[in-house]
Amino acid sequence: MKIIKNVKNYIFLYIHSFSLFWKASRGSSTILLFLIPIQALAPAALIKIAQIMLDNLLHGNVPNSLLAYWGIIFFISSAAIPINTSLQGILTDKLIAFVNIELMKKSKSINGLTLFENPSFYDNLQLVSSEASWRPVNLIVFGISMIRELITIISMLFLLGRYNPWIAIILILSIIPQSLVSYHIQQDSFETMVTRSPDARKIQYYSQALLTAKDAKEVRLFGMFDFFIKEYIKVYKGMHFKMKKVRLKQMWISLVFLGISVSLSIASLVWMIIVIEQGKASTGGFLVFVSTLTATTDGVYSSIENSSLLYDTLLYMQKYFDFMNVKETNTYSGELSFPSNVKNISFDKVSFKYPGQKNNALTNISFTITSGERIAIVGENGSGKSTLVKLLMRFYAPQQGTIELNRTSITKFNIQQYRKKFGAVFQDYSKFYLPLRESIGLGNPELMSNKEKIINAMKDGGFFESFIEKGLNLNTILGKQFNGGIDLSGGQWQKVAISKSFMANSQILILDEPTASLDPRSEFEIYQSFIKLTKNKTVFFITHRLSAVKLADKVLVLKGGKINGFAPHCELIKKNKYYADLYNLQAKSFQSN
Ligand SMILES: Nc1ncnc2c1ncn2[C@@H]1O[C@H](COP(=O)(O)OP(=O)(O)OP(=O)(O)O)[C@@H](O)[C@H]1O
Repeated sequence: MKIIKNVKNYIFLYIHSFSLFWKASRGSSTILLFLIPIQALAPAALIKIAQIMLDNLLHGNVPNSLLAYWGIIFFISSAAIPINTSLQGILTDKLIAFVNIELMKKSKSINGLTLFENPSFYDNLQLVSSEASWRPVNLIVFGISMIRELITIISMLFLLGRYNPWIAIILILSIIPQSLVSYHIQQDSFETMVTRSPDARKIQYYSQALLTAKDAKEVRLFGMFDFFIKEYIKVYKGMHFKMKKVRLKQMWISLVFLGISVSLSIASLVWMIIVIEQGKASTGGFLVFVSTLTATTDGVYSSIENSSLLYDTLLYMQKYFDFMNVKETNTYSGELSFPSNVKNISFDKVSFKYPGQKNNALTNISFTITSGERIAIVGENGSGKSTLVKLLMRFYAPQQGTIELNRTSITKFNIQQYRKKFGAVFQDYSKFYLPLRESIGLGNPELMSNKEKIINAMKDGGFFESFIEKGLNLNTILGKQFNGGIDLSGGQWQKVAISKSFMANSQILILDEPTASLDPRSEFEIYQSFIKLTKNKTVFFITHRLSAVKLADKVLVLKGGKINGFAPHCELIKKNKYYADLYNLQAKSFQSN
């Protein structure tokens, strides 16, 4: 039963995967499909014509028509080889691009971050994306050659069967156990590879730590080389041991089956010699028999090998299809259009726990703000500040309570429209290694070609001065990753991220420690910009610099994931001891500096 299920699954995956060829390139797929039977049937046709020619030769002349048939078939089947190779190459390129684009589109459809924090989903995603650049090659090469070989084998068995059907039947039967064993081993090796996926990521991380510019300073300063190399070898040995076992098993089993089928071939050859000695078959018949026997056994072997290698690829495709079918459990997107006026935003008894965590990151959070208010969120490390804004941006959904905008749950709004209304600078902002125009323009892709808008965003985000001083232009590539790129200081990168957030005409701005890497003058200037640019906008800014809280209309104080206070700064400083202590501690450290 399990075998039938596996075979059904194999065929289903095979057909499903083939549909991707069609989607990737209809032209190449059609020609390849047309070439398959030509190439597959040519060997049997050539052998059969050669037999007739030999029999004719022994009894007189070979008719010209036979020579012509042989020549034409030989020419077509030979010409099919380079055509096939080129088309397979073209189709491979298209399929790789198709698979990668589909993966990127799928990623676009995942709105939240919860799935990315599920270890098995993340491991699968890493496997699918890291192998997407070469797996489709195997799908094409093994997938196509397997069909071709199957047709060739059937045509050969048909020729063999005319001499002795039993030889054909025994040959077919000998394929079955070996195929099953091969598939089983291939599945084993794929599963070993999948289960070693976390290890594979680990060793990749170890080697990258020593090879990338990012960690180069610390690695050298603290002499981390021996540690990482030792860890690499330890994990690698564990992985290698499991894979080696699977590969050796595969080799021994193949050798045993090879022995059986070679013995079978020798036995059938002896039988044919006896038949000829008894005068029951012609010399031409002997040629056909020997050629078909070797072609069939060769075909059987390579088709078992190709189909089991294809199986490996189909198991990968299964992971690919699984990823493509993944659905988020939270319904992130509603139907409502975003309101033209944001009147208020409120959290009502919101509690949230990160996936797989024991404790709440936020508990029973309730507050309301009105449009145009500037809210500073303060609190010690780990108090839940970033989590609160991540919930507001709908990267996660709270397990309890609701977040509302204009008294409507934010889950009811269309997520794309909703997110467009937010501008944000994250604590761990992304550095995009792109030309400056794109790096900033990505804040509002529709305005990417608007030079004036980009220059203004740079002025507002405090990057314009560095832009002039460093002699940059809008086409300068940021980062050293690509040829001709230039690197920026931490503060300059942050200013690029801030400039990007000023590109969008967002109604709500979220700034998660926007000035952490900035010098005091830049910080002052950027806050000035915020005040100017965020008039009538609702702003949430997380800050550890309590001097900045004076810019806020209200301060939300978080402590251990709960609200400790929510009021204007001057009120809190008088009434909230925890806040006053935090503020005075920092004020003192400023004075002592
Ligand atoms: N992705 C995550 N998965 C699991 N736990 C997380 C995740 N992100 C944050 N946490 C935990 O949630 C709690 C709140 O984290 P959060 O980042 O919101 O704090 P924060 O106040 O912004 O801290 P900081 O001032 O250090 O930036 C912390 O205990 C943190 O360890």
